[in-house]
Amino acid sequence: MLKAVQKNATKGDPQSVISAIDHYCRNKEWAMNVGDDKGLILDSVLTEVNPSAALELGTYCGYSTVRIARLLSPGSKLITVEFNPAFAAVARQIIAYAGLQDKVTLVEGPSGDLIPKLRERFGVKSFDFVFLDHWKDRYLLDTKLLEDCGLLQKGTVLLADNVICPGTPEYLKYVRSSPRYESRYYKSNLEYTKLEDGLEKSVFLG
Ligand SMILES: Cc1cc(C(=O)N2CCN(C)CC2)sc1-c1cc(O)c2nc[nH]c(=O)c2c1
Ligand SMILES: [Mg+2]
Repeated sequence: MLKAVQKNATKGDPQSVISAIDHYCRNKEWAMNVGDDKGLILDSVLTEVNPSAALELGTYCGYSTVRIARLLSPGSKLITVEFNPAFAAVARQIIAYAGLQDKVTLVEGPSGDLIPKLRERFGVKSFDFVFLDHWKDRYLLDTKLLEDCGLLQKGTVLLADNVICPGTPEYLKYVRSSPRYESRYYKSNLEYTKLEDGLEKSVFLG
């Protein structure tokens, strides 16, 4: 994937990086990027929220990191958390190739350990936007952790990938039944396939 970006994308042009990855994953080798279909929903929710402090759980190779960072207003920041060092190494290069390294802080390690440290380490008060795309069994745990750490504020938008495939039933049940969230499902398809998947947008009500 990184070679495809270096070969086919233009340095400093995030859209060309996104297109190069989508073309590669559609035609050469499937990979678990949010992809171009769900990516358009991510773009529209992001543009609507226009966050000054955004958090991504699950960087993988940086595709959605680039999608998010390219739409941030000047001065806004994205913190992205990745557990796997090999993924993080590729992501750093892809984010840099897109020219977005000044807007993005990539933190390596388990989300459960890092979330309680985000405030003291990066001076973040709370997040306006959180993209959950790491591991289905961590969505609910990490959402509750974000609540308990006071990192969500009234109006914070959580956007969760893969709520159908691979599926996050516990998380869905929680955000759809809790009085503290206003939740909505955006039907789409699993990246680069015809299988159903979708994004769940949940607004924290405080
Ligand atoms: C690894 C994987 C395999 C999937 C699948 O159903 N497949 C059938 C169809 N073929 C083509 C691909 C493979 S879906 C999926 C996946 C997709 C994401 O967006 C993920 N995002 C974050 N974290 C994940 O663990 C994550 C896993
Ligand atoms: Mg995903």
